[in-house]
Amino acid sequence: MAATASGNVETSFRPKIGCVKDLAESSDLTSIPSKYSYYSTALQIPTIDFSLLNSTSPDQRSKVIQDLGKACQEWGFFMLINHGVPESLMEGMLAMCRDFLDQTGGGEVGVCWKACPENYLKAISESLGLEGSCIDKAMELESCFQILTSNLYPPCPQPDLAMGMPPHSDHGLFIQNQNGGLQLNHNGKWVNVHALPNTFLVNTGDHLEILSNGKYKSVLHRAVVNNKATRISLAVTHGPCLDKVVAPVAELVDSENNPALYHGMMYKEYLEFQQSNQLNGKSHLDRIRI
Ligand SMILES: O=C(O)CCC(=O)C(=O)O
Ligand SMILES: [Fe+2]
Repeated sequence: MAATASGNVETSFRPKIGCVKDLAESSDLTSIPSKYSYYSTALQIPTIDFSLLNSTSPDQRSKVIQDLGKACQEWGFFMLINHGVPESLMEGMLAMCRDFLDQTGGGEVGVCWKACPENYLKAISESLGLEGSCIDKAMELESCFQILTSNLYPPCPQPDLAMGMPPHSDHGLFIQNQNGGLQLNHNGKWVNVHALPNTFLVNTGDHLEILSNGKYKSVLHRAVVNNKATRISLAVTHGPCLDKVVAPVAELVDSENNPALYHGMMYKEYLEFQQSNQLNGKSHLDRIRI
């Protein structure tokens, strides 16, 4: 039983939690309403079955292309399963990076890993309603430039006070990346990404945002640290050759209904600008936004 503010009516009631102060003062606070949380814990990131892109059933193929487009548009992120890369190769890459980082104490490995994921890019083109070869042609991907980055995050005694990698988006077309600790921003909230074994995590990078004239947005992501174990992640960005100017694909631009949202920019300049600046959200995209 409790008294109302005027004190002359006694009723039994639970205080209605209306503001943060009420919330903080309620004695049985064990969890907070989702609107106050910067995290979303229950969300499942989309999964794309890569093997279905080779399906002989046109319905199955067009369904997976539709799912791919939806994942790029709504999340900018998905988990690729049945991708056909042997698990032993993926483990070998991780082991190689671990050795390298152990010997050098950290840093970036710059290797050109010429494995153009043509099938994937064909599907992305089709999901935008374009001809399969469109992105490949626009980016001249036969002379592509891939960068593999290996990140090492040692255990941190105060993980809540530190950040492994601040929020940013990636250049190039996508990144592949393993292990827990990665978070992505979905509708303004941070979502923990848990990769299933033998899967790739793929995200839409800035260049897909530019090429698609903003239809697919590059996704903000960051890496958090833990106080238990060293974590290694591998990221691959896939871009055109260095002197290619990346601009919205002509087929997706028309001056009346869909004016170009970005100026073209040479890939090399984009990389230099990104590398010379602290990672800071998507600020590097603002430079070329019209
Ligand atoms: O370590 C991670 O999970 C994120 C790495 C990353 O975002 C990057 O290398 O661009
Ligand atoms: Fe990244």
